[in-house]
Amino acid sequence: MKYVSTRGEAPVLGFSDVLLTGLAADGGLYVPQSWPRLEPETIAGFAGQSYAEVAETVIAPFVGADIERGALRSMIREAYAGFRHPAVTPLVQIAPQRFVLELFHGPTLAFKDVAMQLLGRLMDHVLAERGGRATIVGATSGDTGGAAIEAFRGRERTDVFILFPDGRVSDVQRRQMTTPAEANVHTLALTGTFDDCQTILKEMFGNTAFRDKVHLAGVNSINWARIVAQVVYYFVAGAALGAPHRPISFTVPTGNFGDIFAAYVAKRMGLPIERLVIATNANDILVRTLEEGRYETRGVSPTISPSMDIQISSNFERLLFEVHDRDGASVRQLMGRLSQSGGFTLDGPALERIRAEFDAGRCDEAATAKTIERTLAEAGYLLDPHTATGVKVAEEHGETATPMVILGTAHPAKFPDAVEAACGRRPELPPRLQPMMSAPERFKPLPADRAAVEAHILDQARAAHAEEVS
Ligand SMILES: Cc1ncc(COP(=O)(O)O)c(C=O)c1O
Ligand SMILES: N[C@@H](CCOP(=O)(O)O)C(=O)O
Repeated sequence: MKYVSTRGEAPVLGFSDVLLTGLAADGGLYVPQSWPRLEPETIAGFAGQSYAEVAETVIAPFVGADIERGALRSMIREAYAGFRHPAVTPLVQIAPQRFVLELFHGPTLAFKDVAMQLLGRLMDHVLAERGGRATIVGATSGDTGGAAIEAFRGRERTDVFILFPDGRVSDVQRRQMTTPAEANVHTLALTGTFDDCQTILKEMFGNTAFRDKVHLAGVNSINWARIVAQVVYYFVAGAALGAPHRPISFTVPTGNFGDIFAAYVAKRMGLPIERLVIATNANDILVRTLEEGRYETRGVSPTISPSMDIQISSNFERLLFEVHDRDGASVRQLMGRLSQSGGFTLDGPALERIRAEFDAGRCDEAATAKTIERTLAEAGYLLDPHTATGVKVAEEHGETATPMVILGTAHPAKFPDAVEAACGRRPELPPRLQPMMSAPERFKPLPADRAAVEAHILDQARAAHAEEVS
C-alpha cells in the first residue's frame, strides 16, 4: 500500500515511512492511494472474533509488506491485552435503538489509547529495524497527551514532547501528563488554545532543518496510523449489531475530525454505515460548515468537554481531498485561504457530497449537563461530558430503524467536577490511577511560540543525546 499527500506535492510513501513522517512535506496529510475493500463474508465473520483478530484483518491491508504479518499480529495482541474489558471496546445499550461504544477501557481512560497503544509498538518496531530514534511531538486538548505519554514513556528510541493549552484541561488530564517521571517524557504548558498548540506543531513539521535534526515524528491523528487503528472499532461494533446484513449509524463527539474520519474509512472499506453524525460542543465550526458551506474559524470557547475545544479540525482536510476527487491543487487552494483569511467557502458539489455522508449537531453546556443527569436517571448510565454531546445530538437526530451507536470517548472519572455538577454523582478514578493525584508534577511553561518550543526541544534533545543532535 502506498500513500499520497492531500496537497499532492509530497513524495509517495509506504506505511512505515508514513508512520514516522507524521505531516507530509507539503503540509498535507497522508491517505492511502486506494481504499481496500473487505468482503461481506469477512465482515460477517468478525462477529465471532476477538478484537485483536478483527484488528489484524482491518489493519493488514494498510500496512502491506512493510511489517511482517507475524510481527504485526504480536504487536496488535500486546496492544489490546492490557485493556480492562475483555471485549476491549464493549457496546452498552442505553435506549431501544441507541448504544454507547465504550472506548475508554485503556490505560488512560480515553479512546486515544486504542490507537496509541498500537502506535507506540509500531514506531518502536520500525525504529529498531532501522536503528534510529525519533522525537515524538503531540498537541493535545487533554487526552492525546496522556495517551501518548503512557504509550511512549520509558521507550529507549523516542523522546516525547507534548504541548497542552495551560489551564484548559481537566486536573486528571493534566496530572496524567505531568506526573510520569521517565526522562524521555517532556510536557510543555503553552499559553494559548489547542489550536495554537496544533499550529505550532504543524509549523515545526514545516521547518525542514529542525524536523531533520531531531527526527521529528507525530502522534496526533495527522499520523495515518492513528486513523487506521481507529477504523477497527467501527467494524467491531458493526458486526456485533448485524453488519453486513444490517446497516448501522454512528454519532461521534468530534474535534479534530480524526475519529469520525475513521468511520468514513470503514464505510469506504465496505461497512454498511447509513448515517455519520458529527457532534460538537459550542466550538461548532463543523456544524456551521455543513449548515452554511463556509468553514470559518472563530475564537475557541472553553467548555466542560475540553478535549473538543477545537476550531481547526485537521482531518477535515482528508475529507476535502475525497470530495474534490483527490485533487491536491484544490485542497492546497482551500488550505491557503484558511491560513491567510481564517476560512474558505466550499463549492456546491463538494458541500453536497459532504452532506450526503454526514449530518451534524451541536450541544451547548446546559444541554451537556442535562444529558448527563437525564441519562443517569433514565438509563442508569453515567456519561462523560464528551460522550454526552454525542448522546444529545443522536437523540435530536431522532429514532430510526437503524441502530445508532454513540462513541463513548472518555471515562467520566476524567472529568469528575463537571460530572458531579451535572448529576450529583462524583465518579471515582480506578485505584491504579489514584496515586497520581498527589504525585509531584513536572512541566515546562512556554509561550505559544514556535521558536521557543523548538529551542526547548533542541536543548532537551542535546542534553540527552548530544552525539546525535549537533
Ligand atoms: C474525549 C474526547 N472526545 C472526542 C474527541 C474528538 O475526537 P476527534 O479529535 O478525533 O474528532 C476527543 C479528542 O480528540 C476527545 O479526547
Ligand atoms: N482531542 C484531542 C486533540 C488532538 O486530537 P488527535 O486525535 O488529533 O490527537 C486531545 O484530547 O488531545
